[in-house]
Amino acid sequence: MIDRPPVPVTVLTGFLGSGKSTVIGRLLRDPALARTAVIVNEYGEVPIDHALVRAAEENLVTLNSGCLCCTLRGDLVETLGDLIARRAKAEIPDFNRVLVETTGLADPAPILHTLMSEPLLVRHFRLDGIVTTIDAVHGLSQIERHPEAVKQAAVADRLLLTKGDLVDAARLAALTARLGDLNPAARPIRVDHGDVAAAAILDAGLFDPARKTADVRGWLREEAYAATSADGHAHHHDHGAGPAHDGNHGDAVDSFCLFFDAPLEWDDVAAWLDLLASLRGDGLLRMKGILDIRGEERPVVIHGVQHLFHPPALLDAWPDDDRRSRIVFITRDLDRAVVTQTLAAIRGGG
Ligand SMILES: Nc1nc2c(ncn2[C@@H]2O[C@H](COP(=O)(O)OP(=O)(O)OP(=O)(O)O)[C@@H](O)[C@H]2O)c(=O)[nH]1
Repeated sequence: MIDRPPVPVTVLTGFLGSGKSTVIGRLLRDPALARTAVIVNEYGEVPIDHALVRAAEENLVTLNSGCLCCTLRGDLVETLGDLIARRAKAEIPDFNRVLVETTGLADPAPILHTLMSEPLLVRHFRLDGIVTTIDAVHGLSQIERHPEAVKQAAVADRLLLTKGDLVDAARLAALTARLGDLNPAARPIRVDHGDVAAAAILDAGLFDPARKTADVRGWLREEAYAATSADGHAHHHDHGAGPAHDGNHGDAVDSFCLFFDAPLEWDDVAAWLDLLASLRGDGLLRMKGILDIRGEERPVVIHGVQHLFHPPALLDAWPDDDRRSRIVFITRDLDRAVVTQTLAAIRGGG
């Protein structure tokens, strides 16, 4: 069998009732998703919409055994493996994309881990992006009360603000500001009644298949984060360094970008990430970076979710003249000082 390029997987998450199915129903009518396999996770009594089933035809897979995050990681591996096998035997229509809808209560991290680490999945699939629906009516209170809602928002590449038709502008602005604290780089997109263009949420990952290049700027969006120079040099990005960027969000979610002017030693970076992941992995909600590694002409890309890091990848070229290493972090109960001091200790041989 000739190996085909890995199939991009979009994970759609969002709190209970925040509009995931409505978004999927709309997306499946978009020609850009004509060859998409959809995996929905039926939790409890939530029925699958008939229009949805018709649109997705045989490529709709329903996982019945409960919450995708806690019970179905094995099933997800099996289901995706099965899709590949059935595609190879032409038992199902060919597909070039997968959309996985999680349950509203799911912590997305275990699903992302499964996608990033299961050998079978890594061979055939690549995580394209994480899209999170946020309910304009209940979003703020869900974020206050439910750690899962915070995580869903924090790990997202794209945030979809649903039900904006039901709230006034002030409330929408308050929610948007809150989301900006939790996840500065994700672009909140207002989506009423599921009305979102596929292009707005697909290809949210680093690699842009259309241009066959890496869209580092669109992926990292470092300018959205509070800048911290990890080399001890000042960086004068004006982020209005108010409380929103100081890590005092009440929920201890912080986001920041570390810059390194000088090339880094790969062994230091590897030891640092290893240590952070093993000691403080719970607090590393999301991390992405582009690194200038000593002895390596090309940039090295890293990214991780909690305890797990994607294997580092080499890009063909730097996106521009800026050769500084840049790493963005979204953390919870993990102070940026701890992150930088851990590296300093490793670099100092401590
Ligand atoms: N007014 C309004 N209602 C919406 C919007 N989006 C979704 N809804 C309604 O909100 C309810 C929940 O939407 P779903 O799409 O089922 O939400 P879900 O996230 O899939 O729900 P669970 O699977 O139960 O977590 C439905 O009654 C939708 O019709 C919107 O933008 N505006």
